[in-house]
Amino acid sequence: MANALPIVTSLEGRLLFAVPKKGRLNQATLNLLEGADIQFRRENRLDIALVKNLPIALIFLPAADIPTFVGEGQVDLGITGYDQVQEHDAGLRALYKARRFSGEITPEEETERNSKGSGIETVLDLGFGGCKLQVQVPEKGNYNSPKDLIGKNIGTSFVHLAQKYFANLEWEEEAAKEANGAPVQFSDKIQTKIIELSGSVEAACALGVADGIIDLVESGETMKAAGLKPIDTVVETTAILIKSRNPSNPALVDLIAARIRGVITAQKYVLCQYNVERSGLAAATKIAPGKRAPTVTSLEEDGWVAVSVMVEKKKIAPIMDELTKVGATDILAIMTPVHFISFLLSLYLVDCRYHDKRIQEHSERYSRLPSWLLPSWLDRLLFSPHPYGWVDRKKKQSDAAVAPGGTGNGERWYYHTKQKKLMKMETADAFEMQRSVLLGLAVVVLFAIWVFWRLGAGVVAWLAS
Ligand SMILES: Nc1ncnc2c1ncn2[C@@H]1O[C@H](COP(=O)(O)OP(=O)(O)OP(=O)(O)O)[C@@H](O)[C@H]1O
Ligand SMILES: O=P(O)(O)OC[C@H]1O[C@H](OP(=O)(O)OP(=O)(O)O)[C@H](O)[C@@H]1O
Repeated sequence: MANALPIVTSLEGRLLFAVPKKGRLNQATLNLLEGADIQFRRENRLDIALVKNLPIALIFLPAADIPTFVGEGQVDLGITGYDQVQEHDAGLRALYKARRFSGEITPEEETERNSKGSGIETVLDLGFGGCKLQVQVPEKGNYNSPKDLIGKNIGTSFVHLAQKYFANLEWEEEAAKEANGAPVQFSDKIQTKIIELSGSVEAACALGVADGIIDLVESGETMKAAGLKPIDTVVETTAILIKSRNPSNPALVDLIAARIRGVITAQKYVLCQYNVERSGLAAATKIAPGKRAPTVTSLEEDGWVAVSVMVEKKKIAPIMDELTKVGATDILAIMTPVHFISFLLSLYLVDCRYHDKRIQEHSERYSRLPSWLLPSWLDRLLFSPHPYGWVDRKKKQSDAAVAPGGTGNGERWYYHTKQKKLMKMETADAFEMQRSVLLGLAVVVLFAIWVFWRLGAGVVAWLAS
């Protein structure tokens, strides 16, 4: 490695951890790493970052490539979508099958390789990036069931899962025909044509490239805007933490998994505290049994106990109602006016942070001067550009170019779905930032009290003199 880049040589002895370099899973993954106190600084355009406080190196890769690197053992850990792992798996099986057909390997060798799997082990479901890989067809068309698509053209980025899906479907069709005594033609080659597309898959039907598509659906807005409807689900997915079969440092893998698990729990649960008469304790703990068990402590008042219990954030409101019904009092789910104000303040700060990031990454330069004369930060300061300005301008320019589904151009659907995601993400970040903001507020309040006290003391002294 005499001529190797310094960053590459410094990878030695470090656990390699692959994270999505862009796309839907990128920001949530970075938030998770921050929560797990994995500290790093990523140099501009460099896809490797050394972690400062642990012997780890982060490798920024496209989500779709992460299963390959982890499966082959070049990288120890990774975060990607379950759908990507399934696609990788289906790809490997297709490869072994092709090798068996070409005589490169025997049927026994194919079975053995398939049983070994892809070398990837799932460590943890991370809970974000949830969506479904669905078969979609035009809303106003002749296709109503997946079987109607046999022999047709299917556009997708998930070619291996699509091939597997239609191979099964075609096999089922032939088996049903055989059972009815009709002539059948079982074949290893599928009749349905799978067309590989790398993005904006929804446009394929309207443009006549495909009869149906297989693509990811979360809110369903992109699908609806493109005039499509779902007719089946191929895979349900969320982001997962994966590891290679033989990681270089298993103890460190366990440490990271434990930290990430902790961050997820903290994001998902809220501590609920209440007082209840001992006679009502059984009913109350039945309503909120906690993650493991509630903590119960006796109160000074005879016959009363205080209970602390972890409750899923999304269920807290109905649980509080139920607890009141069984006689629980002084219920506290930590959402006092101070918490509310600190949440609004956090949301404002998070929005400012993202707004600045959007301007940096998604606005055009306004000045015609070269960047060495007028750096981009000065350009932003002088001209205060708006992010995504090109979306509206492009729409005006291309009113004639009506998008599939007739609801605007492609960039526009993309922009709107992204905006909604952004709002959700900002709210989640605001909840995370809230504790620091609360601390900041407490410091400001203490400082204000001190200032008033000093002023008051000064005024009293002046009046007395
Ligand atoms: N709409 C969505 N909502 C939630 N998760 C999604 C959504 N779309 C994709 N994902 C998840 O994020 C993973 C990466 O998808 P994404 O489209 O962001 O990839 P990418 O690396 O940016 O690739 P591309 O260049 O194709 O956009 C998917 O495999 C899936 O697990
Ligand atoms: O159901 P929805 O919430 O509308 O999300 C679905 C869309 O999100 C993903 O694409 P993405 O926006 O990541 O861009 P891409 O089409 O370039 O992959 C996916 O491929 C769909 O197009």
